Amino acid sequence: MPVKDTSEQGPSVSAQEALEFHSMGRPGKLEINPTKPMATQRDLSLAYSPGVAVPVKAIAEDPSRAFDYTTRGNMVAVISNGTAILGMGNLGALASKPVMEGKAVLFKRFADVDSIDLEVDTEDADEFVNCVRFLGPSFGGINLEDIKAPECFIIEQRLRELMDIPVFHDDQHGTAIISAAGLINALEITGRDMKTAKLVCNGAGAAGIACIELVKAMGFSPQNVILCDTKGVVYQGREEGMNQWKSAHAVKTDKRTLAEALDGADIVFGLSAKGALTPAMIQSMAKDPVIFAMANPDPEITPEEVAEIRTDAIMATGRSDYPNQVNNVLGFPYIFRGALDVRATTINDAMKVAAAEALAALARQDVPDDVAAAYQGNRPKFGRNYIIPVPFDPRLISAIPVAVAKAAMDTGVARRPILDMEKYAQELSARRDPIASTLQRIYDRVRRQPKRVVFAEGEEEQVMRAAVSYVNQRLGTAILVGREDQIKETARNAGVDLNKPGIEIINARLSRRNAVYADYLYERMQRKGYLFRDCQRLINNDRNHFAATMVALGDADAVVTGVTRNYSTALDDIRRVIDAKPGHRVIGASIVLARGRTVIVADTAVHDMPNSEQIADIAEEVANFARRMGYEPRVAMLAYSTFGHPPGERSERVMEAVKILDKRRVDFEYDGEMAADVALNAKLMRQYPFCRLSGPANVLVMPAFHSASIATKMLQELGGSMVIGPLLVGLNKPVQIVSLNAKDSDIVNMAAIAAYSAGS
Ligand SMILES: NC(=O)C1=CN([C@@H]2O[C@H](COP(=O)(O)OP(=O)(O)OC[C@H]3O[C@@H](n4cnc5c(N)ncnc54)[C@H](OP(=O)(O)O)[C@@H]3O)[C@@H](O)[C@H]2O)C=CC1
Ligand SMILES: CC(=O)C(=O)O
Ligand SMILES: [Mg+2]
Repeated sequence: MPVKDTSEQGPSVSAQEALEFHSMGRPGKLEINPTKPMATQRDLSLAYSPGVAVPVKAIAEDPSRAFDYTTRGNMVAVISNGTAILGMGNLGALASKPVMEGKAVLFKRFADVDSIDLEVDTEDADEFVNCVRFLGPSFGGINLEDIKAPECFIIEQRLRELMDIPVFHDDQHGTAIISAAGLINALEITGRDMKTAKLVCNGAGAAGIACIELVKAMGFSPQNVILCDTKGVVYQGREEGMNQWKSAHAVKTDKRTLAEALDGADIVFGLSAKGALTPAMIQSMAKDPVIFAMANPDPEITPEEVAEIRTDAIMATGRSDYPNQVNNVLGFPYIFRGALDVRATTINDAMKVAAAEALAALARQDVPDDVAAAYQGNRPKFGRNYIIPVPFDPRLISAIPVAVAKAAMDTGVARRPILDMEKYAQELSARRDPIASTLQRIYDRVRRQPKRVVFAEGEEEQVMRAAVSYVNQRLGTAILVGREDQIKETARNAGVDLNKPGIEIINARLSRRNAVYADYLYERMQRKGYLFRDCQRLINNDRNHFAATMVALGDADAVVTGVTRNYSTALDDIRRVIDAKPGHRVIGASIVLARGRTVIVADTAVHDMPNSEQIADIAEEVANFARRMGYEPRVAMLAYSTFGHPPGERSERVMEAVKILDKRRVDFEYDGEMAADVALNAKLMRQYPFCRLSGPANVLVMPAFHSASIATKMLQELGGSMVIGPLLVGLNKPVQIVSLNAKDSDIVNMAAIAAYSAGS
C-alpha cells in the first residue's frame, strides 16, 4: 500500500492551521458578489426600482423566465440541521456551518455551481420540512446534508413530493453513487460477481441504508448483504434500536456481531465511525477483501493498519490523503451541474446510476497527458490503488454532467433538453479552473518526492508556521535558519509546536559547514571586490547568503525567503550565490487567477527596461515555465499599441522582439505587439484575422517591469484576482522570494513551488 504512516507524523493539517484558515481575512469561506455593474444611477434604476419591475412581471406571467432573469438556474442551497456532521454526530445546526460552507465552495470550485449554506435549527422533521419547502423559488436545487437517519429519509421523501426542483440528500445518494462506482471496479479487479459477492455494511444510517439499497438495485442478492449498527447485526426479529428503514434490510441469520458478520465476507462498507473495524475483523475476511472505510474525518480502520495484516486488500477511504478516495465530493457538484443544465425537476434513479457508471468508466480509461498532470505526474493505471478518479481529475466536469443530463432527458425530467451534447461537453470543460489542479499537482508531486527546504528567515513567526505546515503536509523537511533560543522563544509565545520530526533549526554561525560556505562565497566574490572576511560575515550574519549557499552546495534542495527584506535586496543576495541556469535568463513570472481564468505574466521581477533581445528571452523563458505548469502557452507580446497603431518607440521594441522570436523558430504560439484587451478578448482579437494566436492569450509578456508590476498589483487590489508570485524562473537552484507581508499560507505555497522545481 503506497501510503505513508500519517499516524506517526500527525494529521496533514494542524488544529491551529484549520482555525487560522477559517478566520483569516473575512471569516468563513465564501462571500457574495454582484454580477452586474452597480455604479451609476442608471445601473441602480435597472437593477432595482423601477427597472426590476419588468422581470418581475415577466416571471409572474411565465415562471420559467426566472431561469433567464435571476440566479435560480445556477443556485443550489446546501441545507443541514447538523444532526450527523460527518462522522462526528449531532453537534447542532450552527456547528455544521463550516461543513456546509465547505460544500458550497466545492460546488463552485469543481462545477461552477453557485451555492449558499442554510443551517436550520430544528431536529423535528416536520418543522424542517416546513422551513425548506417554501424556499423552492430561490433555488435550482436543494442539497440536504448531514441530517441523521431516520429523520433524513422522512425529510427527503416529503420535500421531493412537495418541491419541483431536485432535492438530493448527498449523504444518502452521493455516497451511494460514489461507493457503487468504486465497487463496480473493485469487483472487476478481484473477479467477483455481484450476484454471489457477500457485503457487510457497518452503519445503518443515511449513508449506509442508501448504499445498500443501490447495491441491491445493481444486482447484489439481499441475503448476501448484512447491515450492522451500534447494536450489531440487523437481523430479522431484532427489536432494539430498529426503525422501518433498517427492518427493510434485516436478514435471517444467526450472526449477531459485526465480527461474526465479517467472517468470510468479501466486501465491507464502513459508514459508521472512527475505529469501528478492527484488524482481527479484517483478517477474518475472504481473500482479496474490498474495504471501503468511508467514515469522515477518520476512517473505521486506516490503510496502514490494513497493510500490516493483509497484502491482498483493495482499500478505500473517504479522505483525500490516501489512494482511492470514495467521497461524495466526486459526485454532488457534477450531478447538480447536469441536473441544473437541463433544468431537471428531480434527480431520479436513472440519473444516479448514470453518474455511477460514468465515474466507474472514467477510472478504466487510459489517462491522457493533460490528465496525468492531475495525478502527481504519475499516470494512474486501473488497478487496486486506482479504482476511482481523484476529485481533481479534469475529466469529471465533462463526463459526469453529460451522463446525468442525458439520463434526465431520457427519463423525461429535463425541462430544457440539451440539443448538442458534444458542444455541452466542451462548454463544461471550459468551466473548470486549471490553477487549482496545477497547485494540487505541485503539492502531490512534492509529497511523492519530499524535499529539504530552507526557510531562511526562521525567526519570524509566520515562517515557523509555514515550516510546520510544510512538514504536516508531508512535503519534506523544513530547515529554519536562525538562533535556536530566539526561534524557540518566539514559537513558544506564538503557540507554534516545532517539536516534531522533519523540522530542523540551523544557526549559521554554529553550523559545521560554516567554513566551507565562506570559502565557496569567497571563490565567487573575490574578483568582485569582496575580501574573505566580507564573505565570512555574509555567511555568519546574512540568512539569505547562508541559505542559498546550503542549496548551492547540495545541503538542501530549495530556499524560500523574503518576509524581512524587500524583493530586490533578497534577489541580489541570492544572485551572489546562485547563477542562472546555463543558457537561461532569470525572470519573474506571476500567475494571475482572475474569475476562473488563469494568465501568467512576465517579467514581474527582474528586468527593469528590457531591450528587444531580452523581451524575446523573457518570452521563451515564461513559455517554458507555462508548460511546466501544465499550460500550452499562447504568448501575447504586450504593448500600448496593437500591430503598429499607434506607433511609438516602446512598441517598436516589442515588434522587434517578435521578429527575434521568428528568427529563433521557437516552438510555441506567440504574436504581438498587441494591447492587453486584444490579447485577452477573443472578439477583439478577431478584428486582426492575421493574428497567429489560436485563442486568447494565457501568457502575457510585458514591455517592461514597471508595467508588469503595476498591472499585477492592480489586478490583485482592484480586480480581486489571486496573484501567485513573482516566481523566480531560470535560476540554477530553486529559490523563491515571497513579498514582505506574506502570510504563512503564501510562504508554504512558495516553498512547495520551490521544492517542485527541485525536481526528481
Ligand atoms: N465518504 C463519504 O463520502 C461519506 C461518508 N459518510 C460517513 O458515514 C458515517 C455515517 O454518516 P450518516 O449515515 O450520515 O450518519 P447517520 O447518523 O445517519 O448514521 C450513522 C450510523 O452509524 C452507526 N454507527 C455509529 N457508530 C457506530 C459504530 N461504532 N459501530 C457501528 N455502527 C455505528 C449508527 O448506528 P445506530 O443506528 O445504532 O445509531 C447509525 O446507523 C459518517 O462517519 C460519515 O462521515 C457519510 C456520507 C458520505
Ligand atoms: C463526506 C460527507 O458528506 C460526510 O462524511 O458526511
Ligand atoms: Mg455529509
